[in-house]
Amino acid sequence: MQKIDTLISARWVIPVNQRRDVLDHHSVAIANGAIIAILPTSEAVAQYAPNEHVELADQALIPGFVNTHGHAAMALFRGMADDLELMTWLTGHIWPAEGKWVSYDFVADGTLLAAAEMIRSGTTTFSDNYFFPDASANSVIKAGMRAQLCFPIIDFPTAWAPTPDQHIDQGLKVMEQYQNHSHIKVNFGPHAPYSVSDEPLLRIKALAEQHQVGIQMHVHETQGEVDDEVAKRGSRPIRRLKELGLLGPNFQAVHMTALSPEDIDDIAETGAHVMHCPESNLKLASGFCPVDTLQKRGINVSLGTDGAASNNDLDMLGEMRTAAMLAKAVAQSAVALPAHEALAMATINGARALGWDTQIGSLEVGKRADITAISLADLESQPIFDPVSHIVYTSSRNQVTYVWVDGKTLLNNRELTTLDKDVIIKNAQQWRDKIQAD
Ligand SMILES: CSC[C@H]1O[C@@H](n2cnc3c(O)ncnc32)[C@H](O)[C@@H]1O
Ligand SMILES: [Zn+2]
Repeated sequence: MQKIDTLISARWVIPVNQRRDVLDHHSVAIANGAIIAILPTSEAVAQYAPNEHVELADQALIPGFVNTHGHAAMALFRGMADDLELMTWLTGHIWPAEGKWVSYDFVADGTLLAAAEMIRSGTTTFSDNYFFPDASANSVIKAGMRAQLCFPIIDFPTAWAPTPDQHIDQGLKVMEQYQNHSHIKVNFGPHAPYSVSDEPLLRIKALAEQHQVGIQMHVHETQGEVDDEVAKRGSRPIRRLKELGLLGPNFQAVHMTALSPEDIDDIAETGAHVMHCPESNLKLASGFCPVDTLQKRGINVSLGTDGAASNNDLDMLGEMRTAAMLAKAVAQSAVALPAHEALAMATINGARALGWDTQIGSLEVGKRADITAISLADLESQPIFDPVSHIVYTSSRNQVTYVWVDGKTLLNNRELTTLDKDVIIKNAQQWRDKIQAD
C-alpha cells in the first residue's frame, strides 16, 4: 500500500479535461499538494494508505472555480448603490466612497470578507483589481487561496496613489515582493480605455513585456463607452489598444460588450482573453458579450463575478448558470454554451487566461489539488441523469461542502478552516456603521 496524504472518494469526479469525462465512483489521490492519481474507488482503496480518507457519497468533485474578474474589497460596499447604470454608479457613488473609505485596513478586511464568501461558494483562485494590493495579498495568503492581483492604474488621484506613474511605481514594488510566489501573481490593472491615457498605457506595455506578466483592463463595458471614444479619438477602444501594442496573449479584456466584427477580429488575431461578467453586465444594464461568437472564433472566454458592489454576490455557481442562460439568449440558440462548456469557462478557461493552466483549472495528474465538492444528495437535485447539468442548472452555493487548495482543506463540511467567520462578520458590520454614520 502506498502512503499518501489524502484520498477523496466521490460519487462523481468531473475533471473538466479535454475529453470532458464524467467519472463514476472515482477517487482523487493527493500527495504533497498535487494530484497523483484519479482512479476507480475500488482500485484506490486497495492501492493507497491515506492519512485522511474523505468519502463523499452523492457528491461531485470538480476543479475549484477560477473567478477571473473582481474587486474583492468592494464586498464592503455590497448593496450600497443599487439600480443605477454604470457611469452614475461609478462616478456618482463608488468613486466618491472609495475616495473617502479605501485604506490598507479597508482592503484587508474587505478582501477577507470576499475570500470567505468565495471559499464558501467553491472558488479557489480569483483575480482582483483593487487599491492596496499588498493588503489584498496578505488576506489571500491568510485565506489559503490563489490570486492574480492586478494593481490599478488610473489617470486621476486615488486613495492609493496620486498619479498614474505613482500607481505603477507602487505596484511594481508589490510585484517584486511576490515574484515567484506559488499563490500570488501581481499584474497590471489599467482601469479602462476612457480613464487611462496613452502615456501610462505605453509604459505598462513595456513593463509587462519586461516582467512577462499580464494586463487586465475593463474594455467595451458599454455601447456608450465605445461611442464616446469614437467621438473623442476617432477609434474604437479595442482598435486603440491594438494600435498601442497592448493586445496579445497576456492581455485580459474584461466585459467586451458592443463588439463589431472588426473588434472580434482584433481579439482573435492577437490571442487576447475575454473575461465575461454576465451578472454585473445585466445589473448595470451595460450590454451583452457575444460569448458563442467569440468561442466559435477560438477566443478563450473565462468567467468573472466583478465586484460585490455591482453583482451583488461572488458566487461562481450562480454566475455560470447566468452565463449559460444568457449565451443562449444572445446567440438566439439553445445549443450555445452547453453545461459542460459553462463549467469549463468557470474553471480551465479561467486558469488559461491567468496563465495558470499547467497547475490548476482541471483535475489531472500532476496538477495542484485545488478541488471543490458539491453535494447532489438532496431533493432539489433528484433525479440525476447528468451531474454536470445539475451543477450548472440547479445547484446553489450552499451545496458546496468541501474546498481544497494544494490539498489543504479550506472548507470542511461547510465550515471555514482558515478564516474566522464571526470576526469577518463583525468587521463588515463595523465598516457599515462607519460608512452609514458619515
Ligand atoms: C482600476 S480597477 C479598480 C476600480 O474599478 C472600479 N470598478 C469596479 N467595477 C467596475 C466596473 O464594472 N467598471 C468600471 N470600473 C469598475 C472600482 O470601483 C475601482 O475604482
Ligand atoms: Zn470590474
